[in-house]
Amino acid sequence: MRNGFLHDLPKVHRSAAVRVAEQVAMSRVGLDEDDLMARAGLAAWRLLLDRWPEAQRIGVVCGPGNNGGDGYVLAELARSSGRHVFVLRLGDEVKAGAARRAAEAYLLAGGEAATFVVDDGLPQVDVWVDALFGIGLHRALEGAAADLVAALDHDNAAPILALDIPSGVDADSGHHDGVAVRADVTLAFIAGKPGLYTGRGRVAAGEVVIDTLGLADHVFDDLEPAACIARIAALPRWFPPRARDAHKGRFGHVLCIGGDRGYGGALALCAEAALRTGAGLVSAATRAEHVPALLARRPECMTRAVDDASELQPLLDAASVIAIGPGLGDGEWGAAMLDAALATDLPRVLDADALNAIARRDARTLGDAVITPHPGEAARLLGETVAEVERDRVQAARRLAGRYACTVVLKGAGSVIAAPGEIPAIVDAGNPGMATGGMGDVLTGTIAALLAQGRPQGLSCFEAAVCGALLHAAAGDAAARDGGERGLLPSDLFPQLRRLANPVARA
Ligand SMILES: NC(=O)C1=CN([C@@H]2O[C@H](COP(=O)(O)OP(=O)(O)OC[C@H]3O[C@@H](n4cnc5c(N)ncnc54)[C@H](O)[C@@H]3O)[C@@H](O)[C@H]2O)[C@@H](O)CC1
Ligand SMILES: Nc1ncnc2c1ncn2[C@@H]1O[C@H](COP(=O)(O)OP(=O)(O)O)[C@@H](O)[C@H]1O
Ligand SMILES: [K+]
Repeated sequence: MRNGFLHDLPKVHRSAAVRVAEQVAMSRVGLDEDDLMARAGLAAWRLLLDRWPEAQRIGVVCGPGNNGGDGYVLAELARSSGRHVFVLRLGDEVKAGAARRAAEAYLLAGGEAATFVVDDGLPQVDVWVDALFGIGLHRALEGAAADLVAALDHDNAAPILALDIPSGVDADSGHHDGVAVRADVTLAFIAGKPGLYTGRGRVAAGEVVIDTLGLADHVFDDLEPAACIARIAALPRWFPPRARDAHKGRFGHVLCIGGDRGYGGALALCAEAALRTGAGLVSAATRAEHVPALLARRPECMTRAVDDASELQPLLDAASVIAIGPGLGDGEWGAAMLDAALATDLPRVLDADALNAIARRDARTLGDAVITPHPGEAARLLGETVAEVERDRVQAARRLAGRYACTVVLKGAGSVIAAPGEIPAIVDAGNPGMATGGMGDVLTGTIAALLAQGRPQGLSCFEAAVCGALLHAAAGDAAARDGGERGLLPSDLFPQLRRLANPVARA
């Protein structure tokens, strides 16, 4: 796997890799299970003190495995510091080994614990610690565990700190079937897990904090990461200042194709995004009736009426990158435009109706392409249900990348970018204010512009897709901070895209 200039993004690991890393640490450094559990419990207690310094009443829900063991360690630290601590456990016996020793130490020291009974409800506390299940959970919660999680959801106003992973969430995929702890903060041990960053797991985890428990990076040396995480901190590095002698010919020519009758706005958003993220030239090919509106809104965009594919050809000849799909429609006009675009060997970003057309045709050779499906489009492209796509978003993105031999941006909470031979990336930015029509059109134009500017220096489709998806999500966050999520418009992103795509000016 190669990740080009993205190589230094932080990595996350599946639970099996974390278990191998634990074994490597234990055999090489001479640590044992109790040492790691002690470190995990202490790290969690310190984080709790940092976030909720005033908390006097601390509730800890402890499961039967080592996640529960971490909870007992924290409970004892909190108890011996003078807090009022209350452990609620499930009926199951605590597993032998470090977890049982931690539970016994807490009880022997005089710690309070009770078995959860659904009719008794939950005691009033200032903070709950979720130590029910961690990476050992591989099936849906049921019985008392499910009742306890439901009670934490419905009968509790106190904040929740989850240990390692919110209980009920699958650490590798982020999937849960509706019964999972919804944490305010999750402290992940040893390494981040992909399920904390995408789909339902992202929502359940809240803020994610990672504590390596003192294990050095080399314990992961021989392990393939599940994904890397793209965060806003990376943006300044990816957008260095422009050379002082630059000219527009260096920054590519994006041709945006789409906007069948009734859908002109989608193409306008795509083209303006390409301009605001730095393309040297931007053209738009659309239906004749949209031309005046597009020109009035953005005279910088070279907007042409195109009725048939022969009129598109000179525009294709002049372009360096194609963005096709926004408002393309599902009629003959759109199909002819798509045929003409796919007949070139230009790098391309395919979205929306272009993807639906590809799904219908079962086309497999998309060339040097980025596709940007939302889960519904991804399901059509894979011939699967949306639920199957959402069950494991990283794997679904990988399946798409394999099937169409191109770069994929699977959109949604925690967008996933995958490409053949690359470690997938998950975007750790974005917000539900972005769930509004036209937001994807802005993403299409953004990625096309980055692809255009990277060449000929060599920004790959994968790199442009990761940078573009992060830039777009971060611009959405900045726009939401400035006025809220509800009512956020795709065009609100334009000033933010421009600001974030420019490095901080040096004094
Ligand atoms: N192994 C180690 O050295 C370390 C482990 N740590 C903690 O240990 C956790 C993993 O511990 P475990 O492997 O014991 O696994 P868990 O504590 O996550 O859960 C495993 C236990 O729960 C039961 N179980 C799983 N799914 C269930 C379900 N749906 N309903 C009811 N019971 C279910 C299993 O049979 C088993 O008894 C990590 O997430 C982390 O919190 C940390 O202490 C750091 C060090
Ligand atoms: N809950 C969310 N959290 C983060 N990003 C989101 C969320 N909902 C939507 N988005 C982002 O907003 C964009 C929506 O794109 P899309 O569904 O194609 O909309 P449209 O087709 O209307 O333009 C995507 O980039 C997606 O990742
Ligand atoms: K947990």
